[in-house]
Order: sequence, then structure tokens, then C-alpha cells
Amino acid sequence: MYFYGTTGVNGKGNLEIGGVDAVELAEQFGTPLYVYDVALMRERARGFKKTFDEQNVKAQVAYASKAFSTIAMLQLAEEEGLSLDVVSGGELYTAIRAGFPVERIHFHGNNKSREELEMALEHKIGCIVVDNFYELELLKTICLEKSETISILLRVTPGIEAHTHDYILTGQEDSKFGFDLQNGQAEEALATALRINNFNVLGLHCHIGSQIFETTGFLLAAEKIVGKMNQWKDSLNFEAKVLNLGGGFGIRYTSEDEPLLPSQYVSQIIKEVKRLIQQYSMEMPEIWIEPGRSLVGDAGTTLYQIGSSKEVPGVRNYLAVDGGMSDNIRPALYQAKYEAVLANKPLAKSTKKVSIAGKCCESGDMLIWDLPLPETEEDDLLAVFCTGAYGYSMANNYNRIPRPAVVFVENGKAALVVKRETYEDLIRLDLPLK
Ligand SMILES: Cc1ncc(COP(=O)(O)O)c(C=O)c1O
Ligand SMILES: N[C@@H](CCCC[NH3+])C(=O)O
Repeated sequence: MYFYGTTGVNGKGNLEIGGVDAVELAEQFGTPLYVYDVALMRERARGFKKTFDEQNVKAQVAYASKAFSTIAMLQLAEEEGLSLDVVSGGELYTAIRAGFPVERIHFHGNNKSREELEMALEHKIGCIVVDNFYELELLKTICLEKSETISILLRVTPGIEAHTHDYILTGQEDSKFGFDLQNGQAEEALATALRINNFNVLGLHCHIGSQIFETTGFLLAAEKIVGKMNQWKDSLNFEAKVLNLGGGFGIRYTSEDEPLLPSQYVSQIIKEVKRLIQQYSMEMPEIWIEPGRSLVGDAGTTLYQIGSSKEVPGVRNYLAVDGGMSDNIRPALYQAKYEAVLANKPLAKSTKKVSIAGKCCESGDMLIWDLPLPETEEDDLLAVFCTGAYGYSMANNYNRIPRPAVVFVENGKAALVVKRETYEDLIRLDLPLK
């Protein structure tokens, strides 16, 4: 079994994360429970930042908070010197309430509302990543009304097909995001933005997709964008100060995945950007990146209590847990795969294959197909690894299932950072018929 970060097996033969016994965590905080290995999140953050620092490249590593946005998480990101990418008023609000330095917040999104843009201006955030012509006009109008100026990046779609699941591809030509780089829209948008005195145009942004294992896509995107930047130096008298290559760095969910280390992604990106700017005799721009999954994904483990089982002779054995698509919708949405062990006997030899079902009223509510496991008994706990990204953040209340609690573990200590929802929370916003 491959264990991540501080995860291992303790003297009692139980799974241990951050020096804390997983069985004790389940007893203390209940299940399902999201457990985060804080040391591993710090290690990942430092892995991205260190390479830029070592090579003296001006950079911002912005945590894409959509992967897991809570007050404690954003405070950890701030402690590690990260910047922050938010994509909605709600994510921005969480950042403000976490006390995140506003100048390091970047606001994304393909349909930001007037209220969201006003909120961003009011809080004087670092920059807005403008996605489309509608937003360019709306932001201009608001800036003029309020006599405000704002730094912006333009999001472009470079026409790169990254090798990943279709639903998490974003850099290809046929995408809802950004100004197309090839067909002249990006140039038109830039020319328009440069005419607006209230905008400080910092540079260009792209994001080619998610869960990407090679650097080729990032390097190609850099090549296409820097090539255009070179043209726009002459045609628009514009020199970009920032090249933002987005996030999407892959992580290891199962033995089928072979990601690079943060330092490997970063050093190859730096090398390529340096080569390009030398080729075009340009000034080195700041390089910004936006990792989400790769900062928090493999640091998260979900603990479940095992419940009912069903044997379909000759076909499959089902084993149900006390959560499911309500706390991890990724298997249903992307056929995502995970590995898991029994937290109270992680080293026991597997004797069978079982398929892990959730408790939602939906046949597609399956967490893992054909998982090798030892014999299971009542009170066994299942630990599903690598659930730290897009687990809690995409959790929902389908079937009115309360969302689980979140615990951070580090150096033998556990801290509750999100309380478990209660039934009362579920009806908090409901109003009676009369
Ligand atoms: C603009 C942008 N930046 C960053 C990310 C983070 O992606 P990931 O979590 O795959 O690193 C996303 C999500 O895919 C995104 O849309
Ligand atoms: N939510 C997705 C990825 C999309 C990220 C946002 N562009 C996932 O769970 O993998």
C-alpha cells in the first residue's frame, strides 16, 4: 500500500495521519470525516514556491481555493505565503473572513455578476482575471461609476488539448472560458482593455485543464502566449508583466497515476519561459501559477463507517459506507478512482474484492469499484485516500445528508476546522408553507 505524507501505521496497528490515530479521530469526531495532513499541504506549497525562489524568478503561487475553501485552509495558505484564486463572491467572502491579504487575491470566473465585481473593487483585491467581452464592459462601467482603478489579467484559451477527462478540460478552442488566442479575440480584448484608463493590464492568463501529468501542455501554452506577447509588443505597444499558466498539476489517486513533483513542473515551465523570452528579446515576466488539487488533494483522507453489505452471487459484492456522493461526487461525475484501506487494520491481507457503495438513493452512488479488502466486520472503518481536493468543496446535501466535519492533523494534534452539519442546519433556510 502506498501511503502519502505522514500517513502510516502506528503501534496499535491502526492507520495514523499527522501522528494521530485514525480510529481515535473517528471516535472523537464521528464519520464520515475529512482528515487533512497539514504537514503534507505545507510540503506541497513549499515545493511549488521553492523552485521559483531558487531560480530567482518573480512569481506568485496562487492556491485555487475552489479545491477546498474554508477559513482554516485559507489561513494555512496565507501562512505558507501563497496567493489566492477565487471564482465567486462566496469564495471571496471566505477569503476576506479568513483575513487573507487582499492584494494577493485574484478573482476568476466566466460570469461574474455586477455585485461580485463591486465586492472585488470594494475590497481592493490584487487583480481580476477578465474572461469575456461582457465582463470587460461591465467592469469598465463599474470602475467609471466608482472612479476606481483595478489591475487585470486577460484569460485566453490557447487551443491546447490537455490529456485529461473531457469535463475538466478548459484550454481547448471549444471552451466556455476565455478569449480565443488564435481567432483574434484575445488581441481585440487586449486592445480594448488598453484603451480603458481605469485598467492596469498586467498580462495574460490561461488554464489548460486539470489532473495533467506531463509538462508538454503547459510548455505549449507558454509558447503560444509568449509568441503573441511578442507580436503585441509592436502592434499594441504592450509588454506583459505577468504570465499566468493556471493550475491543473496532476496528483496520484491510484497506482495508475504518475505525477511529477511540484518542483519538476515548475522548473520545466521556468526553463521554457526563459528560452522564449530570450528568443524574442523580451523582459522576463512574473510567472504565476494556480495549483488547487496538487496542494490539498493527497493530503485528504475520508474516514467512513462500514455498514450494510450485499452479495450478488457470481457478479459482485457491495459494501456500503455512511457517506457517498454527498461527500465525494467525483466518482459519479468523472469516473474518478480511489484507493482505500480499513483504518483499523490497514495491513491486513486482502481476501476479496468489494465495491464500495454510498448511502444515497442513486445507483450511481459508488465510491470505489472492485477494491481489494480483507474480511470486514461491524465497526470497521474505511479510509479513502486522496480526497482532499474537490471533496468537501463539491459536497452536497442530497437526500438531506449533513456534510461531514473536517479535521486538520499535525504533529500528533487534531483540530476541528469545520463542524459537522446538523439536521437543524439542513432546515435552517426553510420557511413554512404559511
Ligand atoms: C482558472 C483555474 N485555475 C486553477 C484551477 C485549479 O486546478 P487544479 O485543482 O487542477 O490545480 C482551476 C480548476 O481547474 C481553474 O479553472
Ligand atoms: N472539480 C474538478 C475539476 C475542475 C476544476 C475547476 N476548473 C475535479 O474534481 O477534478
